[in-house]
Amino acid sequence: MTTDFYKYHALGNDYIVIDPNIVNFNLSEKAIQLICDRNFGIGSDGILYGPIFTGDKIELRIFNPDGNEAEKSGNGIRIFSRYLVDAGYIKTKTFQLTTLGGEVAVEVLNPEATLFKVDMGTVTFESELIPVTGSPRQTVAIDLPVNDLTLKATCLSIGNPHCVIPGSEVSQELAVSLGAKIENHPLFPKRINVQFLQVLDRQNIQIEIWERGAGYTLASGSSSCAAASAAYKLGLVDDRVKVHMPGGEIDIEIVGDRVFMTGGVSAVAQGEFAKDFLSCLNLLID
Ligand SMILES: N[C@@H](CCC[C@H](N)C(=O)O)C(=O)O
Repeated sequence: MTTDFYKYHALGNDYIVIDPNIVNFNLSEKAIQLICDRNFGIGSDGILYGPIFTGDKIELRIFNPDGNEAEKSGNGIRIFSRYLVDAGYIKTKTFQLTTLGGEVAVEVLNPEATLFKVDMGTVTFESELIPVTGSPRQTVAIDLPVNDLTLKATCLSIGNPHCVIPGSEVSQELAVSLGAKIENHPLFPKRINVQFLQVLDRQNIQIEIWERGAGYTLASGSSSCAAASAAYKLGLVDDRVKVHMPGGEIDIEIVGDRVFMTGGVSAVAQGEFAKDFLSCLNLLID
């Protein structure tokens, strides 16, 4: 049996790894949608395409299940790091990866390679860099009109864009009812990932997530970084925060404007595309 794909999850946020050094696959938007489809495909919250070796860099491309490319993914980076170790590409404890959203530094924390710490890079609250439309400003506690509500949102980029909405309680229902409206709000020309945030105490927060291009997910690494950074900026938490999500927990450490994320990864399966599926995929490749 040949292996065409690998599947992993990080706290229930699942990704398929496709390695261009094994299968030379043209990932059209429609092919990505089909692979990620939970009924007609394998099913996942996204595709990690790599490693792509350019000079001494290891590049990772990240695709959302709607077929669009994302700049960064925290869970995706940890999962891809685990794949690099599993596949024998990486034998060191530390290494760098290049994403569209910038360089990240990874540390493998245990011999089984199930726990990773990632320097996710720097956070910015500047509207032009996220991007958020309107006059250049810091997007901290800005008004966000949605339906007949005016929410208070703190928006930021950690390579990919996020909108954090603090509240006294969070729930899946809240994320599902408002997520798509906020993701596609006219304030956000590149759309946005959305986190509903409840501060539990100065070291613990709970979030519910609506991901750009993916919808409701059980966990998200970059969302954890974003929610912790927003809560820190608003003075609601300390610089070390445990982020609780329906799928599990991620630890965040804020050092100046840099954010460090620690969390686990689990392997699920590896497999071969069936002939029927491959012919469907081939029809979708331009
Ligand atoms: N699940 C991810 C985020 C994936 C990308 C995101 N949907 C986007 O479009 O920016 C994570 O763990 O960070």
